[in-house]
Amino acid sequence: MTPVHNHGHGGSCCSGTPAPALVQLSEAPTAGSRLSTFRIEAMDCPTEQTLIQNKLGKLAGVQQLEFNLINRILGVTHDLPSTAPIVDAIKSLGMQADPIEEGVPAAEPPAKKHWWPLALSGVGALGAEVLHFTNAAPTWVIAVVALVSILSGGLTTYKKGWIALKNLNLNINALMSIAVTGAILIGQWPEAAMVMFLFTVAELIEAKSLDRARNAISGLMQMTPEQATVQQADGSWVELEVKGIELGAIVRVRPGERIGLDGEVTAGQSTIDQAPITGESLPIEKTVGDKVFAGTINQAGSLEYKVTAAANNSTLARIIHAVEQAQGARAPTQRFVDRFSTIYTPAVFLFALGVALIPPLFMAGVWFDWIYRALVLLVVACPCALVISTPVTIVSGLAAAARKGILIKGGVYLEGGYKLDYLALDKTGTITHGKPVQTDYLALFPNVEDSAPALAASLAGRSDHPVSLAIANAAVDKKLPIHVVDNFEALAGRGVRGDINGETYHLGNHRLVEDLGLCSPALEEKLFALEKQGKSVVLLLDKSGPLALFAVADTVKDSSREAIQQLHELGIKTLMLTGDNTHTAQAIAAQVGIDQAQGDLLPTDKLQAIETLYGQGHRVGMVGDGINDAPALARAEIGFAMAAAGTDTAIETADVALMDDDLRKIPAFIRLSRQTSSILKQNIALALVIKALFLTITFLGMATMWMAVFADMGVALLVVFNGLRLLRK
Ligand SMILES: Nc1ncnc2c1ncn2[C@@H]1O[C@H](COP(=O)(O)OP(=O)(O)OP(=O)(O)O)[C@@H](O)[C@H]1O
Ligand SMILES: [Cu+]
Repeated sequence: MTPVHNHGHGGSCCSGTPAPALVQLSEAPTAGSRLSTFRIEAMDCPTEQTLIQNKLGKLAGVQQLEFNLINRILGVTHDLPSTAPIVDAIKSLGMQADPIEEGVPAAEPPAKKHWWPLALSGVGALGAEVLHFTNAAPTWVIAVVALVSILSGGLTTYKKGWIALKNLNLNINALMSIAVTGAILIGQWPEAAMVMFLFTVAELIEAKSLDRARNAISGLMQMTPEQATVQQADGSWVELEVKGIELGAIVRVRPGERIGLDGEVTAGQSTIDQAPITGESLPIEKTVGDKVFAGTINQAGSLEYKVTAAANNSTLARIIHAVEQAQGARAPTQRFVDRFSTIYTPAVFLFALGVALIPPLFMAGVWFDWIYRALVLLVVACPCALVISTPVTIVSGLAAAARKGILIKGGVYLEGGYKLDYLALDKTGTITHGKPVQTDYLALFPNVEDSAPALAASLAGRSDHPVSLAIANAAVDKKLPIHVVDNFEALAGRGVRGDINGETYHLGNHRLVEDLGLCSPALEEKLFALEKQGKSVVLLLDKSGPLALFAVADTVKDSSREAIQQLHELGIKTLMLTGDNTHTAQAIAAQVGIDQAQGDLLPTDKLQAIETLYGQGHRVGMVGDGINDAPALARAEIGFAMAAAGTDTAIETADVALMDDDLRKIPAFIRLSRQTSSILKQNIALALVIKALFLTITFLGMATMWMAVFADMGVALLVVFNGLRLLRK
């Protein structure tokens, strides 16, 4: 799916709730089912979702609906021979459904609406109001002026309201239409016009604000250049459209140019500002073999790189896609609000009906007064502010995070992050750089002194575990010979095994030596001494026992220390979980100030550690990078993946993906989550309090209809702007 650019539109009051909720209808999908997707420009609001859901739900052969209101896309799972009945059904609701075919770019959005009907509506409403106050014209003139105003500004509202009513649906358009019509019927012409005009204006401002939140994400995509310079078969360089460039092509980047595609540097050297991906604008050195990302900015040097991903599959494209998906998922508060408003709106409607009928009928009330109050109630009844406040806040928060290089995979995590009180961290690559170097070598017998390093390096060379890499690299530096290894095997959490010249060797940690039953107190003494210095120790063994000992040391990232401190300031406890030995774990934990450390953990032990914390009533997040963390990451309430930009799976699988390896992004996430949740609460409280206040005033007969519209629109705009504040964080 390509990102969709949204343009101004006259959405309804409640436009923009991102709600892709998957709706399972009574029929279950069968083997012959297929999925058809449609773009429906007019569908951007839960109001329309309800309409469509009710209509298509009655259509035989339709099994499942998937709504993505943010992008105005509807997915229908069905077994109909053609999509015509679906298109027709949607048409009967006054909306147009355009089938989307894979790979075909979205149709141009409809031309912008003219502004003059709205202006005319405003002038008319004001004119009617003035004429009425000054008694300058007879009633019929005022009526005509008001009518012109209502028709030029509110025809769309009337149309939508009528369709909703026909489908027995009480949405804001229906409420507004009833209120305005009611006002006309009791002769309140100027007010009817003013109400319709103010409502239309409020809608417009709202729609524009929502577009801003939506576009914050798709705007990222515009950071990739349209063209790139590609090498041809004859060695010449040609400017080509980025979209058509194939995998493996060689692209040249000039100083100061933006990178067009993801790739791997094949020549040259430069520094790159990766802020569009990682949110970190400190330039990163790039040279042959390093990865470059579409959308990032090359600085002084020149580079050539080999394309590793098509334009629509670049890291940036996948980030944007992930954020759009996240915007589509309903956050918990939103579900609450949706449920609330399905009860609230009809309840207020019934209440209004009661207010209009009961006092005049049974308590000698004046018909005019009470109908008027009932109409004002209808205006107040609009749950828009409430419905709109949540999505706009979440969408803004997700966008703000993405710009910081924090990819949040759903509003749930953004909303829930503030609840975390414990963070479990993996050691290698998360707290440390994950690039250990060999620091010590000790032969346990004089006769293996010379042969052991080459044997160890031969085994290590077959593994990409950081500890193995360190040993292999040390051998490369010393130009040691490498042996052929047969029957190589990696032993998770322990080390590796393989045959060299017919002899079986093991290279691994203390646990491995224990498992093989080859340990001794004398050996442990040597091990512990090194481990207490924060080094990881592995041993080379043949079948008779340990031959030599290698220690490697990893360095702690400066940013980790700061991140831990920030987490503690936020009141979050930290716990290090590592497969490495306990002594090393504790030494490293002490260096960065982590509260607790547990070592010698297998992947299942890490999972168990998370369970234990849950058992104590904690809300636990986990951050890791390796596969050995996968079960624990999945079990944690929020699983954070590090350095996601370079790894393909992390973006897809983690709950929250940090685009680089800077742990400080986690406290940043927590802070953003806290702000989001407090804005959500502010907005709901604001909306409810003002509504309650207004209901009271109205009931007491002190409110006029356009005060009601002002209040309603005021709250709606207030909550929208409050939500948009997150974009600036
Ligand atoms: N392929 C390997 N080569 C060498 N040593 C290994 C290998 N696999 C595991 N080990 C040893 O086992 C220990 C635990 O490994 P494991 O992969 O479970 O955790 P880790 O990656 O070191 O630490 P963390 O859990 O913090 O990521 C390592 O510290 C290392 O001593
Ligand atoms: Cu031992």
